[in-house]
Amino acid sequence: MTPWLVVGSGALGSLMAVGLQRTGQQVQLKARADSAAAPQLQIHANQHNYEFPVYTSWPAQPVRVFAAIKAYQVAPLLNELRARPLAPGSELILSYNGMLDDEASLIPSAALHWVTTHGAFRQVGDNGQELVHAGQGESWLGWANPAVSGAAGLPADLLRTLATALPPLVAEPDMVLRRWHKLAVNCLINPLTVIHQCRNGELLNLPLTDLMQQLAAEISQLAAQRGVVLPAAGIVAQARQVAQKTAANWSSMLSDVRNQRPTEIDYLNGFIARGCQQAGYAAPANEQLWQQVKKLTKDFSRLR
Ligand SMILES: NC(=O)C1=CN([C@@H]2O[C@H](COP(=O)(O)OP(=O)(O)OC[C@H]3O[C@@H](n4cnc5c(N)ncnc54)[C@H](OP(=O)(O)O)[C@@H]3O)[C@@H](O)[C@H]2O)C=CC1
Ligand SMILES: CC(C)(CO)C(=O)C(=O)O
Repeated sequence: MTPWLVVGSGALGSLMAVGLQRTGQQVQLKARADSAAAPQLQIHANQHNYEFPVYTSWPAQPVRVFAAIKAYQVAPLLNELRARPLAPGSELILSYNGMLDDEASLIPSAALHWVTTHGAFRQVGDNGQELVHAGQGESWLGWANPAVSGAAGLPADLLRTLATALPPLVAEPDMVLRRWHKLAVNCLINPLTVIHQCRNGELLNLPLTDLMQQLAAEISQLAAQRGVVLPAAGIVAQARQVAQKTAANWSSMLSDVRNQRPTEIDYLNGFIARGCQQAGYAAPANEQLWQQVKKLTKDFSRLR
């Protein structure tokens, strides 16, 4: 059995690590090389303690790497892996909100993306690090590279293992489209919850229809320019549906702001605004939200 190596001990990484260990997989955690990480980490979840060995270096043997990290942590991780490639036969699964400008050159062609609507967060409790699985959702797994998308089947054992650890999981033949949908929803919800300091559901009671339509039109235009069909009306409808389904949630961006952590705004509305500008047209609504959130968070340094 190929062991799993979960990068970090963040919310989604811990959720997957616990699910994998609970279902009989061998799971290790990967801390940063320069960190003073203890050799073991205990995660408390669902009234159980789960214990994981922690490594600061990459193994020489094949591993299944699961990296659910912030968008601004993707390039540093991939640079680390370029300097110290994984052993042949390894797999790399990436999961992050938003998109990077240079994904085509940055993401290894054999990497997979995992997209999820599960919600999780970490807190320090009486039992040390506690994981809270705050919202049951579903997930999709697919090839990151659009040239591979749909063409090659996903490794059946990988799908089965992830689906058992954290169900339900769908094999996604068009991960590019799936990620554009998620990007669009996050662009319409996350910055607005920061600006209005509200839960996702409260957005539905604010007079935001015109703004959401304009944001969606700009996203739709850039998607079309990149060969992705994403009608603006569908984006607004989907964002409203997600806001309704997650009405009681604080968005990840608002949580980041409240914890004085950097946000992923550069990879959401910032990605849209820059992309539109490069394509020769303006995206004033996305540009405005990008700058507004950046201004609010300008003192929060990126830890990495
Ligand atoms: N949490 C949720 O419910 C959801 C999150 N998402 C998205 O998924 C992504 C991950 O979210 P989440 O799990 O909440 O994020 P977290 O910040 O909780 O987890 C990321 C973890 O990865 C660690 N890390 C990053 N880079 C490295 C590295 N090179 N080596 C070792 N450890 C590393 C971080 O360490 P450190 O803390 O030291 O930086 C942190 O522990 C984000 O893009 C988020 O927007 C999407 C849907 C739901
Ligand atoms: C879907 C949504 C908006 C749920 O809170 C989310 O993905 C986030 O907060 O980042």
